[in-house]
Amino acid sequence: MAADLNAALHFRRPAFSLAMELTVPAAGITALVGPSGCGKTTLLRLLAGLETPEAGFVHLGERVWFDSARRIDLAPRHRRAGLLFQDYALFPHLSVAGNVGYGLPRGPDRAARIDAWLDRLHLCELAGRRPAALSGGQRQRTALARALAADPSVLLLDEPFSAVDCALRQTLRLLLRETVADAGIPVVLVTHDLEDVRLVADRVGVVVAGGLRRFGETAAVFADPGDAEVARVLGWQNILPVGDWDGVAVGGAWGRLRIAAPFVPRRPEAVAILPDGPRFSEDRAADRPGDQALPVEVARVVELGGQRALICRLADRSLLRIHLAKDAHFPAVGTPARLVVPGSAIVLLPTPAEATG
Ligand SMILES: Nc1ncnc2c1ncn2[C@@H]1O[C@H](COP(=O)(O)OP(=O)(O)OP(=O)(O)O)[C@@H](O)[C@H]1O
Repeated sequence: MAADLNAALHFRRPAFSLAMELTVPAAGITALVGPSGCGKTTLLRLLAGLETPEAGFVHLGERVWFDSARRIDLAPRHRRAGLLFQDYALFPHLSVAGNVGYGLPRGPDRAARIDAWLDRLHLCELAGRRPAALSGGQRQRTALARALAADPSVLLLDEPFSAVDCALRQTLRLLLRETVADAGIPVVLVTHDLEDVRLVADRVGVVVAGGLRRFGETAAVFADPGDAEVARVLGWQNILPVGDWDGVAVGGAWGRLRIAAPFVPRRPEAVAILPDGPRFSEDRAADRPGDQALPVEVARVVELGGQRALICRLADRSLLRIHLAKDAHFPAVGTPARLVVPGSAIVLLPTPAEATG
């Protein structure tokens, strides 16, 4: 039966500590993102049993892999986590088929199982080659086939697509989705690429400084990051620091915006302007209720197929990116302009303590 992975981990190194609780469902793909050094790889190593936490537990369904209180600590080989790290760690002296079959027990169906995985990951023609004679993408597929052939209890993927070009990345994402969709095991994908997350992951966790700051269904987390740091990790743009705040408006050297909510009881850490809502208009009479105006200067216009991106300079010279439809009015580069921001495009980002509370 499909078993979820549940963990509570406390781990300390001299210059780094990790404390988090995490549930990885046995369905779909769970992505983990976060700034470099925040502890993503360490988390995978703790789950696999390659590092030992000071306290906490790791359960796969009913099975206890680690429990500090009960002094249980299963060795990595008994956890049977399928690991795929950036360097793939293929055995250089073994062929592709030898690598794929490495973890399989001897038996009558061994060769058939290897063939099935070679076929599934389009590796049949490369079966006899050594890793040194493979491209990055072929190595990646070999490593994925090896991890899956061993019938892992969970799959832990650390930047598996980092060594391949854009086109191949796209193919591998689809392949990963297809391959693990019906595996029915918890799958964790650590990545720096937000496209990986959007296209592949059912849910995403955002790790900041050794803690799980945000976790949820992918689209929901992207739409509501909760705080400025998570918003930045998730690629949000136009995040402006809040210097002044009086409960009804936020401001800084960049300008000032009234808040649509009647009263905000605590100073937000930052305010984000969503790029798709604002428009340019000098006609104050055309403003709608909730509209706010910011003085800007257009710094650059970038054509984006069906849309246009305008990079605007605010009063403090910081930059704001706005997306406009092709037929929308926009001022010439270098001219001062009035940017109308609807209330719906203004998102307050609270401080992390409030965001997680
Ligand atoms: N073997 C080690 N000994 C001591 N400190 C380490 C070791 N490995 C990692 N660290 C430190 O632990 C912290 C977390 O590292 P980790 O590799 O888990 O981060 P990460 O989020 O995976 O980073 P990246 O995205 O850059 O791969 C970092 O501060 C790192 O410098």
